[in-house]
Amino acid sequence: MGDLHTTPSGAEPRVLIMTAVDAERQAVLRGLAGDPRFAAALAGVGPATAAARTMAALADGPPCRLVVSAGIAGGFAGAAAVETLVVADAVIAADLGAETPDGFRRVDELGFGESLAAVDAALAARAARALQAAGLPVRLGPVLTVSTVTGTAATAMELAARFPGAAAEAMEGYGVAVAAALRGVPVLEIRAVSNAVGPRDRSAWRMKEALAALEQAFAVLREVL
Ligand SMILES: O=C(O)c1cccc(C(=O)CC[C@H]2O[C@@H](n3cnc4c(=O)[nH]cnc43)[C@H](O)[C@@H]2O)c1
Repeated sequence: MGDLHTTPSGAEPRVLIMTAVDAERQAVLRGLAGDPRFAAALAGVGPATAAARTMAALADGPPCRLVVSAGIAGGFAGAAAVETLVVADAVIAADLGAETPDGFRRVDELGFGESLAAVDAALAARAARALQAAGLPVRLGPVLTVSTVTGTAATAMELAARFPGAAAEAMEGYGVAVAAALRGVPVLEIRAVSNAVGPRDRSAWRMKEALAALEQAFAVLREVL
């Protein structure tokens, strides 16, 4: 996996940052300004490829002390507006489960898995405080992992009701977190909101602004993580 890592390895275990696509990785690397304590690798889009690539990076690369799932995300109305940074205090596989006549049931309710992936809660809170102290808009809250980007108000409302307090949705966090947990490495998820969760409206996306927010976030976080 050496070609995925763009910062040289040091003697100390590094922080590995997994982004779905290269535009996100480049934003993170700009923020990190060449700091050799960090590496950034591509996870691909979606939880399955994110889990597989995180596992490969952890197995084949130098030792890591922390894995961060990072990138852009959709923000839930009233919780995280566009350009807000969201630090996950929980990572939830929001569409992993079953439809039943009584509605959606999470995989843990069904008794054959875990919907919730643990994050390093103390470090997440510290990261959110540091971003806030730097004057950046930040929210500490649950980040949902979905395999399908929400595209209607009805689905957005259903998810918000199913997971009260959800701040954002993205597509990789749960996969990254499962792989990190299997290797015994703590995990964080940090997102910059590029769009609202809800009706599909590509003209409303603020990709450039979200990537700039991601860069600013990692310029702060390199002193914290
Ligand atoms: O075509 C669409 O309507 C559409 C709407 C929002 C995002 C996409 C993407 O293909 C981006 C997926 C990519 O970015 C993360 N992301 C960003 N916004 C969201 C979102 O609202 N819901 C889920 N994921 C989002 C995600 O982690 C992927 O890496 C297309």
